[in-house]
Amino acid sequence: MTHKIAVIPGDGIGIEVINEGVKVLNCVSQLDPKIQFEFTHFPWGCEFYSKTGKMMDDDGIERLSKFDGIFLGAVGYPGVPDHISLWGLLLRIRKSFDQYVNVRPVKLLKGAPCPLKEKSPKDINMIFIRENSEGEYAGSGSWLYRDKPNEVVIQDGVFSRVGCERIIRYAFELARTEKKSLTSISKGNALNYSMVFWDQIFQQLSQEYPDVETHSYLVDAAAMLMITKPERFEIVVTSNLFGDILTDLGAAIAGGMGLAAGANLNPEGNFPSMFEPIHGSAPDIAGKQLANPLATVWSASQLLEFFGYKEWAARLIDAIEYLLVEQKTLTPDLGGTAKTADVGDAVVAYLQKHFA
Ligand SMILES: NC(=O)C1=CN([C@@H]2O[C@H](COP(=O)(O)OP(=O)(O)OC[C@H]3O[C@@H](n4cnc5c(N)ncnc54)[C@H](O)[C@@H]3O)[C@@H](O)[C@H]2O)C=CC1
Ligand SMILES: CC(=O)C(=O)O
Ligand SMILES: [K+]
Ligand SMILES: [Mn+2]
Repeated sequence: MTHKIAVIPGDGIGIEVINEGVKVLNCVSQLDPKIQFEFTHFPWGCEFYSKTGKMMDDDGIERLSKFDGIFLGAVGYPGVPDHISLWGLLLRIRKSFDQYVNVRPVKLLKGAPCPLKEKSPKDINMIFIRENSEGEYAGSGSWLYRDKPNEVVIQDGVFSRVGCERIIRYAFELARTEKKSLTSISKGNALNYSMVFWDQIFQQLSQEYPDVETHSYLVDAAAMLMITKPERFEIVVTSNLFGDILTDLGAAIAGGMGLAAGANLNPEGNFPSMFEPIHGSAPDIAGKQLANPLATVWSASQLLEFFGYKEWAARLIDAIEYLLVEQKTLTPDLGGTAKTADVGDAVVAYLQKHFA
């Protein structure tokens, strides 16, 4: 089957890591002729903005809507304000295509560095289900009396019943399928509207899933527990902002930003879903082949899983783990000296050796 994939490398290291992700997906389709990809590249991002004043073409969303999936690197670069670049491309895609589920594995693979002494891969194995369409990133608010002494800004947290129910239900279904516990992370003590509402919906839905063991933590305590007792977390469901912060924390305990992947899903398939590493464009290391492409390879694995190729999805994770254990072809963030492209080549070599 042929899958039409829109490729948006974006900015900075996004360009370098996406090259490797496409390389790996091409290798999969060479090894398995049943899986074919038709890639179309889009040059959108901050450089495009500096030439055109736009982060993407005016008809960009309409053009993307014709694809089966989107593979994205990273967005943002010094010179363009971050809120312009993020809202003009990444958040615009997430919202236009109602990609309301953000699946972010926090899983320590064998051989990956972990700053928590005494913790091992069996202790750090979670899947974050982050709400990805509303909450604090809904884009609702106002800016009053600009530049006056009485200036006021308001950034709303938007929590709809439909929005909370669908993400929490998605997490319950996953926990049931995987036979794992489900933890909700919120802040009902201080956020006396939004998070009380969230907790209430979590409680209500839990009645429909008596087979799923549930826990509920306040976000501040959860941040601490992720460090001291990460083994408490299996499937986790949380809001947009909390999920953004906690998954960078998760990356830090599971091998670093170079290994953290995320899928932005529209589960109903009404619109294309988008796969990306969770890191940004890393201007501090961009253009030097220093970036670790393994997070992007992991998101390629999520793409394969989403299209139903579970076996290949697992093989890509095996390849990542093999490189981590072997410790020969790794980028500097993981203590190695390999270039970005060397790591992509090593993943391809592993797949060719084992699955040709
Ligand atoms: N989804 C996206 O496209 C995101 C975009 N951004 C944007 O990216 C730009 C930079 O943001 P930062 O806060 O610096 O976050 P960042 O994730 O780009 O970088 C944070 C740190 O992690 C390192 N790092 C990140 N990815 C790496 C990789 N694959 N290999 C090795 N090291 C890696 C960087 O060198 C840097 O020291 C900003 O413009 C920001 O708005 C930030 C987060 C997400
Ligand atoms: C925008 C951002 O940092 C994220 O979605 O992870
Ligand atoms: K990204
Ligand atoms: Mn983030």
